[in-house]
Amino acid sequence: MKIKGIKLYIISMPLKLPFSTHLETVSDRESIIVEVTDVDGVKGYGEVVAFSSPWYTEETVQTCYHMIRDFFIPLLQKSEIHHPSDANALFNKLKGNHMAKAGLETALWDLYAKGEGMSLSKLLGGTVSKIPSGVVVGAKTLKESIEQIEQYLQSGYKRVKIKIGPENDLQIVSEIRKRFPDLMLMADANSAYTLKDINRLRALDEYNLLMIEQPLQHDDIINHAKLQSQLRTPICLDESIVTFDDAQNAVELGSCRIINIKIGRVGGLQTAKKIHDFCLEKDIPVWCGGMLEFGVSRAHNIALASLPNFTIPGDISASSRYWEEDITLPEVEVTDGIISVPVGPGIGFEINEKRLKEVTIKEEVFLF
Ligand SMILES: O=C(O)CCC(=O)c1ccccc1C(=O)O
Ligand SMILES: [Mg+2]
Repeated sequence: MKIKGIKLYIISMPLKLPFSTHLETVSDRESIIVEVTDVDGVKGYGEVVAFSSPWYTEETVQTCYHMIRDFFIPLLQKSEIHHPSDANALFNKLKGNHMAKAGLETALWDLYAKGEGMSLSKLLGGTVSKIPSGVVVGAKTLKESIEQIEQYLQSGYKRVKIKIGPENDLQIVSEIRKRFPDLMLMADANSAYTLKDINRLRALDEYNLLMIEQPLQHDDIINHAKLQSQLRTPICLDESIVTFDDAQNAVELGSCRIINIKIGRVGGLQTAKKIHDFCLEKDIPVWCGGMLEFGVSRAHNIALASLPNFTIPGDISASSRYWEEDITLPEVEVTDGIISVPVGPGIGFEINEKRLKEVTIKEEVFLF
């Protein structure tokens, strides 16, 4: 791959509605858009999904900017890569910093696919042309949650995820179940519980949840296995699965029956695909998680979610779920709860240059 230059854009946009978990409320979203240009003038795009502060993982927009600018771009400048899968080994000479690595690595995948005149979905081995879409409710009160669920169901979303914690779990889950008895419903705890809460969590077994996501500590695998053995509801791990080895260990120990794959959390598409392939072999369904992201990351998620073991609707909602106007053309659209996988080259979405310019607060160019 003959890279001519890389441009980084830090962008900032308000969310339509604030998004709350028990850890943090996000109202404004900053991200880094990575644009890699090759000697033929082809441009590949990636997005860094870290938040402004380290509440979900330890990375931030600023740590990612530093890592990409001062380490990963210089590594790429010094090395020759022939395929985007070489980037993973190259970047892994340096520890951690998965979201920074993924921002750059995903741009290389887009660039390579475009160079081959192939969709990213096809390049990754995607097998479906339509994917069912789920939505996450991040409202602060039960009343708002119910109103939002009603709206989302009307617009066709196939699956709803709510955020829970020990202070409100049984109340919200039972109320929502009463109103929506057949809803494909799941709950994400973002580590709000400990093993001491086992009875509370067992009580949730009554509500036919599709899964409980990340009930225990963000880096735990052992206690989740103890908990899963006591629960009928499948546990899904999100924060705990940061590497391929984590996925292998969790499956081997029985710490979960489902895995949420986020490209940024695991350090890029290469590892995301490797975890997918392993889970397919082990009969562990996977789905694609979300990071309140812009269209570029949504597009990468769509390509990934077209792989065969993404059998559960993920957190890939429409651009309009979060943004007045997204940075891609077209925006990501959900029709009757379904997203069409683009067939055009690469991610299959163009950049809305005017919108990108409007929301850019800093940009920097690196020539090769
Ligand atoms: O709609 C989305 O983008 C996903 C929302 C979501 O649940 C989430 C958002 C930010 C950080 C972590 C999570 C999560 O899956 O835990
Ligand atoms: Mg989660």
